[in-house]
Amino acid sequence: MRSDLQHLLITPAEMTAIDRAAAQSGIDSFTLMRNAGLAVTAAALRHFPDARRFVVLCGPGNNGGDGYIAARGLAESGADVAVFVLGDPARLQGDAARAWSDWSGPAAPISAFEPQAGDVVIDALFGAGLSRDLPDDVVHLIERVNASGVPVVAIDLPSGIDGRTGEIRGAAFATRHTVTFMAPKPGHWLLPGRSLCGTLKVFDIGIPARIVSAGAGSLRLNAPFLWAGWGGDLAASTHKFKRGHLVVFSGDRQATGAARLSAAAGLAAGAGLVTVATGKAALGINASHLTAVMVKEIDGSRELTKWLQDQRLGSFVLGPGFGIGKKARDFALALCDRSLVLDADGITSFQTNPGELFAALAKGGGQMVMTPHDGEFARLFPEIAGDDGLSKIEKAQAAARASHAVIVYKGADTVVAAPDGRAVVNNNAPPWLATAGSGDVLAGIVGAHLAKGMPAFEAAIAAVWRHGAAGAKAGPGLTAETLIGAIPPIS
Ligand SMILES: NC(=O)C1=CN([C@@H]2O[C@H](COP(=O)(O)OP(=O)(O)OC[C@H]3O[C@@H](n4cnc5c(N)ncnc54)[C@H](O)[C@@H]3O)[C@@H](O)[C@H]2O)[C@@H](O)CC1
Ligand SMILES: [K+]
Repeated sequence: MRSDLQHLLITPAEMTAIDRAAAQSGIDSFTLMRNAGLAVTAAALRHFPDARRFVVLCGPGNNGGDGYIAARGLAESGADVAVFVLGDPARLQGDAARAWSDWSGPAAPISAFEPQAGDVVIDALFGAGLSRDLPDDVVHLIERVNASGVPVVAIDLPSGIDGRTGEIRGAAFATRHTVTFMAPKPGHWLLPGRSLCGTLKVFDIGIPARIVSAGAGSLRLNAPFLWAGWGGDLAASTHKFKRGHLVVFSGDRQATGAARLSAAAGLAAGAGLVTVATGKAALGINASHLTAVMVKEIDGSRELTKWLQDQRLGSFVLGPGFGIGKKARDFALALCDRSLVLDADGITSFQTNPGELFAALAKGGGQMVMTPHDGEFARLFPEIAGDDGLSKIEKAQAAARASHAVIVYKGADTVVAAPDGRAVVNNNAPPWLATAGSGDVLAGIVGAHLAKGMPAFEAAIAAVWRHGAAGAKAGPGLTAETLIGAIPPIS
């Protein structure tokens, strides 16, 4: 499988269109179904060679069709197979009807299934076609199977997971393995879906890559090839001014540590020069804690405006520990024509009038990356956050469009979206990355990338990825300081 296909995220609607395009190009759709079903047969036999019985649960659409093919393949390999069906298989249509008619063994209704020790369940109830909440009988079946602890292999998606959003529609199988086809779907990588997929295997069932690529939208799984070509200067030793000058704004005397974490992360991530800009009251504290990072006294907007005449100041991080209020708003508005990472208090400061920030960004024409977690996102984008019909990806995309900024919507399944619609889901962050100061470190890495001249979207996705990789390298028990020490070279 080509790695760029592995990193496409294809929504169920796009996948349906791709299936149609494949059929229109002359590819036999039943062959695709057979390839899908037999891929599942192979995966089940490989993972569970000692299964006493494979139990295939077949639904009313093509996912069920894949299940009948898998059942037949398993039976032909000599395994014990039991098939249970949802709905009346006589009502199946098209390829699924043909797969059913090729299944020559018995089939019982799903209500008759009682999980037994030694069973391995093949979940072929629903895949990409799940379009509403599951009915009660299916919810109860899923709960019975999950409670029994018998292993489940899902075809395409664990039934109950919405492939577009990753949300659970009533209940969902917690699976050991999920076998999907051609490319992953958002629901495989967005939470809670991701936590229920087990190991995910993407199987090529024979749709030509050109058809898949042509039908894919602008969603990707985050990976270094997405910013290839932008990282080079940071990896090589080069002149410090070429690697850019990053400025991080410090908070008041009681809250200076967050800015220093951002600054140290920016330096470690490759910024050539880093300055902590601080009010007079915190100047001494910052100066006494910093060595490689420089210190500059900036008390108010007037000093800032004057200092900003220096165009060598490449990028700015505003928010970590900064304090919520007018000063943060004034500073952010003054920076809307520059490259700015707005984080934490910098975001919250615009809670009562986000439109003021968005208008300034539209007018300023600078590059803005905002890094909200759930709470901050809801403060700045209450209507988007409250729209339950949207996936996390769609929320980030809507917020990016509304604000004219690149949005890093943080979480265990961080999504980065650009105003032009591009979006990635990140999947390399270990759970222990959620620790005090971790967000300050991320903001500093984004700042370093902007300082070097990377475009905002690439700067953000590369930062999220390096941050996740640093977390994995630092290991459980990491602190923000050890995280900074583990930031890998940019690839
Ligand atoms: N992507 C591809 O190239 C291929 C896809 N195949 C399979 O086809 C699947 C998609 O098939 P379908 O589009 O038929 O979709 P599904 O088989 O996932 O489900 C569709 C059926 O379920 C019903 N349904 C949806 N939500 C329901 C709910 N909550 N309660 C009760 N019934 C509900 C629909 O009315 C429809 O009858 C994929 O997941 C995959 O397994 C394979 O056959 C091979 C080719
Ligand atoms: K399924």
